[in-house]
Amino acid sequence: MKNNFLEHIKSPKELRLLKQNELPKLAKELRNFIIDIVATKEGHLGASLGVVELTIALHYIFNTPKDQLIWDVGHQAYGHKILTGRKDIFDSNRQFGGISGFPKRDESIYDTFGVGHASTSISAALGMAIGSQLKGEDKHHIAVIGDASIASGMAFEGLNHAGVTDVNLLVVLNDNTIGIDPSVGALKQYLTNVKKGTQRQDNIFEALNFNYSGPIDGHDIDTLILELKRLKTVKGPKFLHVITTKGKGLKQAEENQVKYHAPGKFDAKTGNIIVKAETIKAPKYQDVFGHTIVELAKENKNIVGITPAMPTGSSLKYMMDEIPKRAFDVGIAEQHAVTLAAGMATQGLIPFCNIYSTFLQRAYDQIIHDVALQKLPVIFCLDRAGLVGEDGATHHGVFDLSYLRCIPNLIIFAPRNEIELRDIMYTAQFGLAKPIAIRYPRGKGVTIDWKQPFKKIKIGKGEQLKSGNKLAILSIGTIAQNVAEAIDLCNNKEDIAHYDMRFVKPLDETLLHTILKKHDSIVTVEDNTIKGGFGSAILEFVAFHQYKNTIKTLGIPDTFIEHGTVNELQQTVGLGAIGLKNYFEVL
Ligand SMILES: Cc1ncc(C[n+]2csc(CCOP(=O)(O)OP(=O)(O)O)c2C)c(N)n1
Ligand SMILES: CC(=O)[C@@H](O)[C@H](O)COP(=O)(O)O
Ligand SMILES: [Mg+2]
Repeated sequence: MKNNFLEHIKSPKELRLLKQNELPKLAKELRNFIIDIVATKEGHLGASLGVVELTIALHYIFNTPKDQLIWDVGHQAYGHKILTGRKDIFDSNRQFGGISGFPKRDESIYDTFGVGHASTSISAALGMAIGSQLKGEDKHHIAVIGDASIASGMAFEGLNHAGVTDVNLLVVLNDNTIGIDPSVGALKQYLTNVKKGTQRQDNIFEALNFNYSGPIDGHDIDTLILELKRLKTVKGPKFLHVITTKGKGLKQAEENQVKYHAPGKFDAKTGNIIVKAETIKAPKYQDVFGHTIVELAKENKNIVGITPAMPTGSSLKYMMDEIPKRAFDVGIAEQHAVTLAAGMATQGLIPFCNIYSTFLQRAYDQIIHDVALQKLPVIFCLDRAGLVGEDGATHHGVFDLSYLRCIPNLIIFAPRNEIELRDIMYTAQFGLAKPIAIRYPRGKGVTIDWKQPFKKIKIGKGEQLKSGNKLAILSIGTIAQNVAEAIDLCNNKEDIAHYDMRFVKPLDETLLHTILKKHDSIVTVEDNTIKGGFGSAILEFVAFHQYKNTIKTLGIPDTFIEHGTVNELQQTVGLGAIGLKNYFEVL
């Protein structure tokens, strides 16, 4: 199909020149454009397909960028990017050096707020609206938030505040009844009742002083335009409830919404997912976690599993399917997930609280105040630690070692491979009398034969992986693989020793004394920021004991790392095997 309308749209100005009856055709073109690019370049699909009409209607009615549009999470903003001047570069979406998969202030004046983590839109839009009011500016501020994201504490906090203001704020709830996985909780049931109109109940949003309208069909452009025009004239906080279908317009994406949230490559014509020929036979760390927790929980009745809205991503889904009573998806509620785990631990349960490293940042006080201070033996499984790839700066899990290391009572472990992940899970469920954080990366490891009989891991014990008399490389976690490859490439490989320290806390002090006495030069390697993480822990130890060795710390530099494949990003920061080899050889 020729993109008769889309090809002329360089910004919303051209969009606003179209007649209203031309917009459904534009929607078709936009939807096909998104499908064509995501089919080959990958990325988030279902969410953007679901808001095509809403995106067009918002830019058509509101005077963006003067009026400010804030997308929650931002994974649904592909249509917005395409209509706001990025059509010609949209094929670089999420690629190394290309545009970001999320709205980003540096990228466009239409991206009013940088996003990636959920549930920030209402607070940000409210902040902007208050700013406009204080400056005497007359503009509109529109937050678009999904049904899963609005159930998060932060969104409630924003609504609660907005409801006692008289600012020009419109919250659009894009309700498609699903997050990545099906939405959960009482609010979801409430929204379902509102839609069905079967049950009389007070309107929550009206009770919070919002002028509520809807639910309306979010795929009917005329209805959307009529209602948005009306809302433009209403003062104060307003709430529009819009019903959409995630994946709209691509049959498979509508029918299998979980899979097509971010399906990878697919055939744009048929919608069928293109199954990659497996080059690596090893399992994903996520599946090792998922299968192992089921195996352990079958034997140990006190084990419970918790995920804040990532059952498929984390593979806790396996436990939710097999042992549903003891596996909990609590929605996008990281803070609640952590304190829920703490409460469970007080009752003798053994909570495995699985949270992506980047999303655990949300629950920092809960880790300190509710868990560590009370020495509650919560087992944190920090998924997506290290560089995550195409999601980029908002999602890399490169701060956890630094933000966790300063917390007393917390054990911090990073498995080198799948077997170690299994074994530490096995070890932790016996009860460590303290919380433990276990960090592991996104995707596949290296061990094909990972399902070995369980072995207990000694807390605080590192391991020598290779001997050598001159240089000692100390690594933590799965980056050991790159280190091993790098050493193997070195001309002077016989001189280089390699230690996997395994625990960032407690450090293996005995082993460290041995290493420091034996080797003049030490290099630490981690896929965490070099500020405050593993390398810093070693430097503190060396300074405290007044060793005079030369210590170099390698890790993620003190800057936000953008998007690209993990390999590309590792190479850029010098953590690829070749970069490490070049570094080791000259020492
Ligand atoms: C704090 C945080 N937790 C979890 C996620 C992962 N995540 C991204 S999108 C999403 C689901 C969002 O669902 P919804 O708000 O309904 O939007 P939809 O995808 O349906 O458009 C989740 C859980 C995140 N981005 N941020
Ligand atoms: C937008 C968002 O936060 C999620 O969709 C995230 O992209 C999931 O990441 P994984 O693909 O690593 O599960
Ligand atoms: Mg949703």
